[in-house]
Amino acid sequence: MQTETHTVLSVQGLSKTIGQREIVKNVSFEVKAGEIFGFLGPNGAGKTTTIRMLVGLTRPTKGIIRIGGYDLSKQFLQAIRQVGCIVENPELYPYLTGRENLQLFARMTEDIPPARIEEVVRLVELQNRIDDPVKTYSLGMRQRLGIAQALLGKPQLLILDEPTNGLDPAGIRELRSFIRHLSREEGISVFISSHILHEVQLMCDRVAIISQGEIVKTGRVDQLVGSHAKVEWMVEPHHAGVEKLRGLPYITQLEVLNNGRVLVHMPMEKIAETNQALVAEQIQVSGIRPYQQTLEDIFLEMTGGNSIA
Ligand SMILES: Nc1ncnc2c1ncn2[C@@H]1O[C@H](COP(=O)(O)OP(=O)(O)OP(=O)(O)O)[C@@H](O)[C@H]1O
Repeated sequence: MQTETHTVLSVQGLSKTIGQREIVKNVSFEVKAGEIFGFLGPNGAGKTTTIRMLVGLTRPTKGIIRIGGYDLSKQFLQAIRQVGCIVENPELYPYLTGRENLQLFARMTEDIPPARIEEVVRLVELQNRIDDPVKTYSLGMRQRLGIAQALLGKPQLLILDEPTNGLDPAGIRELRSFIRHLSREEGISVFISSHILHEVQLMCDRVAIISQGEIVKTGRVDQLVGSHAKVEWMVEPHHAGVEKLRGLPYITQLEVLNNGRVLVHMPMEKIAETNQALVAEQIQVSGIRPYQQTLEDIFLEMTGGNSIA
């Protein structure tokens, strides 16, 4: 009996060296059942190389990959049956209809009953257009048909490499809500690579941040963002007393911005105490508001200021 939090994908000490260069370095993470997991990093960080190893397209130099409990290097077929994936763009026949594409794919794969085709069409919400030729589909609809194809074999894990690439903002929004719906309806885990922090932040439950082949951070999105709470204070400009806040032990960072705005890195429960310190310095406070850090801010801190894109 599988519990809700069993591990669907486990990666331990994964490395890949090509020529003299170690492209993926000792990468470890786990994806739990039903979780949407973001794999985030700038271009060239090693995301695609990692995914190619996860789906058996290239062999790791070192490390263990377990999918649904099966060791990919020893029980390849059992392990790979647990995965549906789109690594590059979905391979679709443009002159066939969506349904014909799915039927063709189902025939090439064993054990897929026709009823499953209807099920995946409903899951990806393509019922109204499934009998139209794929060449009339938008990029977002092609993505969804590709996902339907990947879902035919009822995988436990869906792997999507940069699924928002090429989509317009409306298409990205649609994909985001669709992935959430899918994960809930099918109870499937989704592994999504992306270089777009905003997307990952909105779509994923947990993320691993990869930079130059190494994982620099893993955690729940809400905790990553929440643990780096910043508070923005509106105070009278150019007051030297503000600098005294640096002496408070719980303040880890203080940035004096223009127009009397001060960004303070601190625990939220210390707001009243900080306010008293400002009042003691006879500084007028005209406003306080939490400053919601984005994953982008965290990424910049992690990678020492190298931008993600
Ligand atoms: N077959 C290869 N031979 C040599 N170098 C490679 C090979 N495959 C990837 N690389 C290099 O490894 C690094 C990581 O590439 P990878 O494609 O995994 O990154 P990525 O994070 O997916 O980035 P992108 O989004 O740009 O694809 C890059 O510097 C790339 O040039």
